[in-house]
Amino acid sequence: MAAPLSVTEALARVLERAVPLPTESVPVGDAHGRVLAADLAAQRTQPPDDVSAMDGYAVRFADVEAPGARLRVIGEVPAGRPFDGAVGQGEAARIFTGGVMPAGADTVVVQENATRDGDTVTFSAAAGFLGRHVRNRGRDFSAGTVLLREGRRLSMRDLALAAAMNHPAVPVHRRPRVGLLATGDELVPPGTPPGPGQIVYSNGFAIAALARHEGAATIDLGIVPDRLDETVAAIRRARAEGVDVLVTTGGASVGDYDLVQTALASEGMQLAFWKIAMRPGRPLMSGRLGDIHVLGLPGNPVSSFVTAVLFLVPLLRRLQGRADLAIPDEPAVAGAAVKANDERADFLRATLSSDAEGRLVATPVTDQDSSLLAPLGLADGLLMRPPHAPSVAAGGPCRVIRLPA
Ligand SMILES: Nc1nc2c(c(=O)[nH]1)N[C@H]1C(S)=C(S)[C@@H](COP(=O)(O)OP(=O)(O)OC[C@H]3O[C@@H](n4cnc5c(N)ncnc54)[C@H](O)[C@@H]3O)O[C@H]1N2
Ligand code: MOO
Repeated sequence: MAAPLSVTEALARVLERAVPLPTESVPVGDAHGRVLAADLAAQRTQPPDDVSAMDGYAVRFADVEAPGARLRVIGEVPAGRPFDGAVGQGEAARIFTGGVMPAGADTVVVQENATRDGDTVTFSAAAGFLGRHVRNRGRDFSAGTVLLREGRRLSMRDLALAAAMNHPAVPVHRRPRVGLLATGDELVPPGTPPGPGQIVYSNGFAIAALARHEGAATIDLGIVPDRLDETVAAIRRARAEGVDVLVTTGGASVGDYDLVQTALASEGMQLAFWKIAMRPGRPLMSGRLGDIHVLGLPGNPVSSFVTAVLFLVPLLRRLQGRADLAIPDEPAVAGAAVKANDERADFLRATLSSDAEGRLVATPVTDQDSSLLAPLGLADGLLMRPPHAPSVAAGGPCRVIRLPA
């Protein structure tokens, strides 16, 4: 039997045929977290003119170099209402923050340093320097400059910037539609009293939240019992819903009631792989059902979440045109000794803290069983253990992935 795929090879297979989804135009106010499908250039220059940064008086610097200057006020310049005239020698214009600097004026004196008496103003202090309190045209950005690049996931601040560049809508990749299908006779939804041997359905809540956090829309395909006909019917529902990604949980292993792969194969899925050299998550399955990317996650709650972090997240990012596919790993020190690893890459649930030197410390939780949600809840990260990694003493180097909150 061929050796199971490594995590890296498996991820490459999952991503193999994934291409960014088509582009749509979305109002800028709705585009938070969406991924740009084209470079975005400024449609205008900001600020469009030299403007005042303060409430005060627009003056000629030469007139106010010394304290005590007395000038004649010839007009008023609120923001949005430029002044037609020009400020000559010995003259000032009353100006407000954002007001366009009138011709002739080159400096602003703040009103706190001014005493107004009818048409004259006297300044108690010198202006400081030429151009004081003036924001020059184009100081923020100039028309034509690309400020947001294709592939960028738009932050809140990016929305303000895109709007300032005068884009009422932005081109983004369509959100992936992720169908979530849980399998298992033993599962009942939260709030239902479980019958004998039954447990409460849980892992899909974390996976759905993770998918939405990554920009996907989720479709709940429900919980199906371990029966071929019902599993097939749910797969058909997924197709009818037009999902881009079908995520199944449970029924992925080798037991008599693990029917997910059989049901998918009967519907025409082309299997890419099943089983990888990883812990937790060995029975991970990947394939294609027509255009649908299928990820069969193991049922154990920790296994399903960890495989979703490592495989679903990059797939969703690729479908949205992102360049940064994987959640990056970073250096840390082990908070406790870690034993040598076997042939499966291990992802230990770990709490993260920092030591006196400011180093990130990853301390594995005591019980690493893949069914345990309580320790998963305590963990902030995954301490990565490559296949055959040697033991690490407490304080020794390791690498971690931060889990999304
Ligand atoms: N003989 C073998 N048995 C098992 C193997 C193996 O290689 N040989 N692999 C083990 C590993 S590793 C894993 S992981 C599990 C994965 O099995 P399945 O994907 O078939 O998952 P199930 O059997 O359906 O469920 C496992 C466990 O998780 C609970 N579960 C399932 N779905 C949910 C859910 N949505 N919410 C909460 N809990 C869920 C389920 O009740 C089971 O307890 O197989 C091992 N066995
Ligand atoms: O691979 Mo299983 O996920 O170890 O429990």
